[in-house]
Amino acid sequence: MTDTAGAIDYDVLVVGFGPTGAVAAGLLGRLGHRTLVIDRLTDVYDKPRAIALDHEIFRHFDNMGLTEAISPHIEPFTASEHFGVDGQLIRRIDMVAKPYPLGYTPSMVFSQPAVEAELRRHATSFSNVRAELGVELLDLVQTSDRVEARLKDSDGRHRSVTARYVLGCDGASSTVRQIAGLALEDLIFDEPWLVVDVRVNESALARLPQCSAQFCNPARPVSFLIGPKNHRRWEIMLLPGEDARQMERPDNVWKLLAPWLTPQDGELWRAASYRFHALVAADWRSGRILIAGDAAHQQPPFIGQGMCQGLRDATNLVWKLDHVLKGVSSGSLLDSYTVERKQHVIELTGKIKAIGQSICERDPAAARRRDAHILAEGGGKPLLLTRQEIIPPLRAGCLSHHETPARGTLFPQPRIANGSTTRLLDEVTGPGWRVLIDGRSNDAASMLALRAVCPDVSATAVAPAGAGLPNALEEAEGVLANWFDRHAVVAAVVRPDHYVFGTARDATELGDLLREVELRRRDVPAEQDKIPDLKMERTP
Ligand SMILES: O=C(O)CCc1cccc(O)c1
Repeated sequence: MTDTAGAIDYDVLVVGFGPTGAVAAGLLGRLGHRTLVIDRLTDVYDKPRAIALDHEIFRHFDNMGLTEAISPHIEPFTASEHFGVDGQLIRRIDMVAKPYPLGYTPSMVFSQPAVEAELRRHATSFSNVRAELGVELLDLVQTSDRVEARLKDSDGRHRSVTARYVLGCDGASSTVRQIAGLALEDLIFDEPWLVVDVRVNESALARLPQCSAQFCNPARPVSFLIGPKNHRRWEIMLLPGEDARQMERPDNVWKLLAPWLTPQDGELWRAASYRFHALVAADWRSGRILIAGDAAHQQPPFIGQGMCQGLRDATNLVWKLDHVLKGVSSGSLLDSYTVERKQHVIELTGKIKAIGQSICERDPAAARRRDAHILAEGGGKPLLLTRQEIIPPLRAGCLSHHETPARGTLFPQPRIANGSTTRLLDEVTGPGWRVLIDGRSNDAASMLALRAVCPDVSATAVAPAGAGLPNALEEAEGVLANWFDRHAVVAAVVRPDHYVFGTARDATELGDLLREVELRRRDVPAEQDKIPDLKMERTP
């Protein structure tokens, strides 16, 4: 960190050291950027707010080298069963079947305080990342090439630092968002709920449901979630006339939990009332100031995507900031951050709202119609869904201009044969810009030779095990061969956040795609900056 004219100067100031800020700081640290991360509080919050994460996020944690440290605090998510007015099963949400597309269990539950502590440890393991805790942001002033941040230390002392960019990961009431004047748009969902976390005694665990559940009972909708170890969560809708603060009191909480537990069955870890709402910032950038996580969007929790969405923001933004800071790209690449992530948030929030509205139905007649509708969708049986099919692709931004198959989706991660064991593809290629080539294609050799078009884009061919093809890695489970076949393509250009920039059917198309990467990374044209007009989904 350099000292210019009395002020300490950084590449990036990250405000907020929760999961989004910690991941952003860790990624910036690995890329060599001088990063300051501050937080108002001095410690990790010791209660679980987020409980769910998915394979996309775990892949980033794995890329960061965190698998061993965080695995003790993570378990597979059970299926989730949704019950209708008469207690009948109407919908079941489960994981996709093996082989898993990204190489990991697709949905997981985790213990937030323990994982957050590891994320912080990782970020501060880089000598170019500095964390200052108990520090409050007072103001931000933008100049042509810097932002000056006025800070207040825990002893009341005021001081300033400067940074080339500021990233606000400072939560729903974000000071950064307010200072930058970034307004929130209302996506229209507002329901009062009580979230209760219990550490259940061993002797009581077997009496509880063995699947997560949504009790879509119009008298009082309740979600039940199976967390790691003995952590169980109930999300309980508050009814008109119930006072949120009163309902958080332990005596009232135990009354609400009476169908499942008595106070002798466990320890109340947290009882917090929230308004579940849906909001998105109109713009996520003002000059050199950007926002991410709850500062940029809030959504109801019904499919457990809150933290995942924040970490998608961080992983989307950091490679773009890296390109801009290193002079590979113009600042316009940063506009694609709002375009890509806002569209994704709006579309996913629409789906979460639709699920939430069906869970929250309070009118018994409407709830019966809902049950009949969902069962009809399942062909007279409980509707089966996977959590992953609910997550939309990116549709605009720094993507190929051509709507090639699988553009904007997450690129899979096959297991690569490695002697008598396997390793995951990212371990071989790293998470930078890369071309993956179908080793079975007649064009494989000429496509590999195209790496000269973009010297910083790696090129790797992959073929099914036993194919015996020269210059191709062998995958163990056919995940990538199936993916190429399904999309009828022979190559994919993949971004550092694992989203597919575009795909090609032959070497000529791949050459064009790589030339497009060079252009788009440098400058994302304004017409790509339009957010597609998305309709919010309605209650079924
Ligand atoms: O995916 C599911 O089955 C439910 C996920 C979930 C996670 C956290 C809160 C919540 O209400 C639902």
